[in-house]
Amino acid sequence: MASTEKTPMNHQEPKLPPHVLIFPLPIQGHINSMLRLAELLCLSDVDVTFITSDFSYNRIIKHGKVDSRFARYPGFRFESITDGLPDDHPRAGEQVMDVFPSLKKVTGPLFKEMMVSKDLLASENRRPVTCIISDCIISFAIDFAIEKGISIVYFRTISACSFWAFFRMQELVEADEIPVKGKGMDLLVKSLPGTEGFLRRRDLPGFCRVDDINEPKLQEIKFETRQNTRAHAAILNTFEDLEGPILSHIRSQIPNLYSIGPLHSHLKSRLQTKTKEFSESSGSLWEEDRSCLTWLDSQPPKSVIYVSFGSITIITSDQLLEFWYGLVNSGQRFLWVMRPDSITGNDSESKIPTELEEGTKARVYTVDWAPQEEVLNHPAIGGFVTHSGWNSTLESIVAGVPMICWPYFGDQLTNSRFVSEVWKIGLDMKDTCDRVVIEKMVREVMDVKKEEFLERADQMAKLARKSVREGGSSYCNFERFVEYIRSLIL
Ligand SMILES: O=c1ccn([C@@H]2O[C@H](COP(=O)(O)OP(=O)(O)O[C@H]3O[C@H](CO)[C@@H](O)[C@H](O)[C@H]3O)[C@@H](O)[C@H]2O)c(=O)[nH]1
Ligand SMILES: C[C@H]1CC[C@@H]2C(C(=O)O)=CO[C@@H](O)[C@@H]21
Repeated sequence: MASTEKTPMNHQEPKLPPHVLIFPLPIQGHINSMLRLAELLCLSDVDVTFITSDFSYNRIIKHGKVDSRFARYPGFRFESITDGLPDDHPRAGEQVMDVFPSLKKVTGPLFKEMMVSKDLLASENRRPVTCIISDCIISFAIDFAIEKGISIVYFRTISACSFWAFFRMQELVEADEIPVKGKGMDLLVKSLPGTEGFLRRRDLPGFCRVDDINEPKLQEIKFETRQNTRAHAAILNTFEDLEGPILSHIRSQIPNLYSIGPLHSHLKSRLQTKTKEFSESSGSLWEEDRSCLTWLDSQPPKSVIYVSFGSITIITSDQLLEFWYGLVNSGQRFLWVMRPDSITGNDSESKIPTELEEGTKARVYTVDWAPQEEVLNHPAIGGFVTHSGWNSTLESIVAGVPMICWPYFGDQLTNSRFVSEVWKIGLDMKDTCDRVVIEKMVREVMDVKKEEFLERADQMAKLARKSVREGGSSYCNFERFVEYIRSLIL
């Protein structure tokens, strides 16, 4: 168990700021949005302790430059704790789900022990923790907070639409719409208010695709989502103009809900206002290869498709080739993030044939990991082939970049349907991986319907940026949230 906190414990001072403990699921997509929330709170003069796994901590310090990013906030501290998995565990693909039992079994008890032995993380200039903001499946933090009389806020880092589907799983089971089975995949879902007429069973979160409702992962995620009702408040990384109708449905069950996103844009906006600067720092678990920005500099405006499937997706060598052929045959330029651990299959099969690679060198660039926000905002980018992870979706929305969605698991299956059918800022190719379909969709987004996609994406981007500016919905909701945090120490 490592800690950046070295000061001895002491008694609380009445004038000390509130102290919030933030506990994300220790994987990239969750760490990114929670770090952004942490920085927003620091900007509002709230003390923050950010707890993550030893594994993630070591990597974000090494690659994500987070120590320099947070050095300017004296009220910020990191704590790290084991996630219970060996260092060489992949924490990707199907195996990412191993984090669930391991956190519960190993991390939960250690967390409680640490909190008690460190006097709720109090120190000379720091109160004991006054509020815990915890992620999905960290319900041991909810138990602990309730036991100690500490305020507990639940921050689920996914979209409101997918959260709502998770939240209503019991009703979906009772209506016989889960488990989702082969033949009924295209039937419209009837028991998820707000999604009538466009959401099919295949668009429900991936965990619903089981044969048996007693499948442990489905039961686990259903149980953990309902823990939300035990929290004093909830946060979602979304904005009213994007998901207002669904947010209203959620508020009927969870009234104290703050929509404060898109967090990356919110943070940027407040940093620019408050400090007149915005230093880029990612919190990445991988080394960013910035050479792709130089390559983009030499490409024409809106001519490049950015391809990235986030931090967990694993693709087979066959799927890789389908994508490669589809992209090459579309005639477009593309920049592809191929995470080193993201391709399965025998090494020789997963290689792009040399002649295919040679023939396309001028219009293709690949990297292991990219500075994604900067890439999406580069003028050369015209489209994004994405797995529909929620951070990627929001980053694309703010950058005004239309998407081609190839969801891999979980919430992504719902996000991609909203992208294509509700917001109409992209296409959804879920459940297919065929070079002909890929080529067709790329042509549609980059050529045939380019103007209409760009126009809608641009309108949504404007609404997103408006929401985080002074007076915007997310801006005001965050102000209210900080007032709530302050009210806990009055
Ligand atoms: O080369 C890359 C690729 C990604 N990213 C960043 O990594 C994050 C990826 O997050 P996300 O798009 O949400 O995908 P995942 O990493 O897959 O995130 C997990 O967490 C999300 C938030 O809960 C969920 O929506 C996803 O389904 C889940 O897989 C984003 O901030 C990207 O900007 C980079 O910086 N460089
Ligand atoms: C490991 C995955 C299980 C659930 C998490 C999640 C969520 O619903 O909050 C989304 O995708 C993954 O990051 C997590």
